[in-house]
Amino acid sequence: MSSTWSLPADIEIPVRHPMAPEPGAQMREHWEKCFGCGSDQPTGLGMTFIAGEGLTVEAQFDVAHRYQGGPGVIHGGILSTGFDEAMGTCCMLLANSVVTAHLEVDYARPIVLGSTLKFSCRIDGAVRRKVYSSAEAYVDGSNAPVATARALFVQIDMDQHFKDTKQFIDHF
Ligand SMILES: CCCCCCCCCCCCCCCC(=O)SCCNC(=O)CCNC(=O)[C@H](O)C(C)(C)COP(=O)(O)OP(=O)(O)OC[C@H]1O[C@@H](n2cnc3c(N)ncnc32)[C@H](O)[C@@H]1OP(=O)(O)O
Repeated sequence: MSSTWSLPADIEIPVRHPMAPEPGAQMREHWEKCFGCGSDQPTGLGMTFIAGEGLTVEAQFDVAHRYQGGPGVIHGGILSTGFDEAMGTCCMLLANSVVTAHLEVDYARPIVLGSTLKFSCRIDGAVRRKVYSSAEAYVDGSNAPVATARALFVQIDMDQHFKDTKQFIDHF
């Protein structure tokens, strides 16, 4: 796998928020209608998350047949959605609201329908409002990652960012 991704020279390791879930505890969905994590989104991925040590999170979802791209294998966009959601949730360890600014994925192996796809994510560092994350995805029975990803998230003011779409909170 190859990438031109590099972390900035002035990157710092942020502090895990004292109110973040304990290592081993489940992390909550950020929005119940979210395609990635929402419990009120029947067509979504239904991802679940466990806080790890430090600035790490483990996540997973089952690769349902409706996520098919090529015959019998996951659609690449679904896999990148899983990375996006998993790494974004990892940023919640800082107790900040973030959105994805940049996401890149290296696809190493086809992922068969019916697999449980697991993600190991971490925060690599932060600069001002920017939070850098990386992750690997695995399927059961394989020690080698089936895909890897890197992403930049940017902290936002929720009220400002969603000021034009607030009606979706009451009328989905
Ligand atoms: C679904 C939402 C849930 C939200 C609730 C939160 C809950 C917690 C998260 C839970 C997990 C979520 C997981 C799913 C997350 C999504 O899928 S979010 C949906 C997809 N993303 C979007 O829609 C974002 C669209 N983009 C934007 O709104 C704006 O471009 C941004 C990203 C907010 C940045 O705009 P801005 O606030 O005006 O800030 P700006 O000054 O342009 O950039 C800030 C810094 O970032 C850098 N930057 C910005 N974009 C880039 C880029 N593409 N490449 C490199 N650098 C960049 C700038 O250069 C600047 O750097 P410095 O000057 O500090 O060195």
